[in-house]
Amino acid sequence: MAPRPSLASHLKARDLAPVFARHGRVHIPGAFDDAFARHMHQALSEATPWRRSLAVGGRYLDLGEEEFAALGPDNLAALEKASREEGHNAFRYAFDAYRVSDHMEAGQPRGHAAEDLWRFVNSDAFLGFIRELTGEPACAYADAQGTRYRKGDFLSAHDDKAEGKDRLFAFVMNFTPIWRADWGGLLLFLDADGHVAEGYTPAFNALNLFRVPQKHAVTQVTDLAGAACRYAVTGWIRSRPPEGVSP
Ligand SMILES: O=C(O)CCC(=O)C(=O)O
Ligand SMILES: [Fe+2]
Repeated sequence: MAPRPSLASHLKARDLAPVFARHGRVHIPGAFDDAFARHMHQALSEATPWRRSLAVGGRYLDLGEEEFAALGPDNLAALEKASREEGHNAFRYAFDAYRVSDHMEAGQPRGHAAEDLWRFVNSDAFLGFIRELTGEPACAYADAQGTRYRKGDFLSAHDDKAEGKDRLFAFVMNFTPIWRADWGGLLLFLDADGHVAEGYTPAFNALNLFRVPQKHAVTQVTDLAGAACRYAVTGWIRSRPPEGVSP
């Protein structure tokens, strides 16, 4: 039987609440039962049909493997040219995504391990933990997507605010067994002066939680990462589920 998701028994929301109240974010190492974390890494690294997610040249692309391959070098070169021309202030990203909530909200589960995690983040066990940790009783729904960042991938600075999505908090669960800060892929929080207020290395089995809106970015994965991939499941805690969805 596949390991089921559960929070590590030593975690106490009330112990973490003062940190969250002070900073609007918290890094929680060893968040899940270890067997589940290893199971998630295996599913993300071996059994996930990733889609290429790109914001480039003012366009937002979401391409299956074949569609991405069919783009061809000319189109890719045109996109890269457009992205160079759009300047430094544009919101840009390049990573791979597996949109679990899209499947679940449409009532079309595919049997992926991340679906158990989607069910778990929508359980009273998890939402109750987040309510107690944040002091926010309105936490009602969590969406989720798997992500993979490979060499060169990144997510530029943004604050997660999205009209009509009722986002209260963002979460990131890291599932890469070995990672080093000098490989990039760091989750940075930026202050009003553009300085790095805090940075989280994607440590295996850590749960990061932060208030929305809040300026943050994922730094580009460097050459030093070699073939290593940064795997995570990320999403937002919302004050209500999307229309017609009751997880
Ligand atoms: O993967 C991360 O650490 C953060 C992801 C993020 O900020 C986002 O998806 O909006
Ligand atoms: Fe974000």
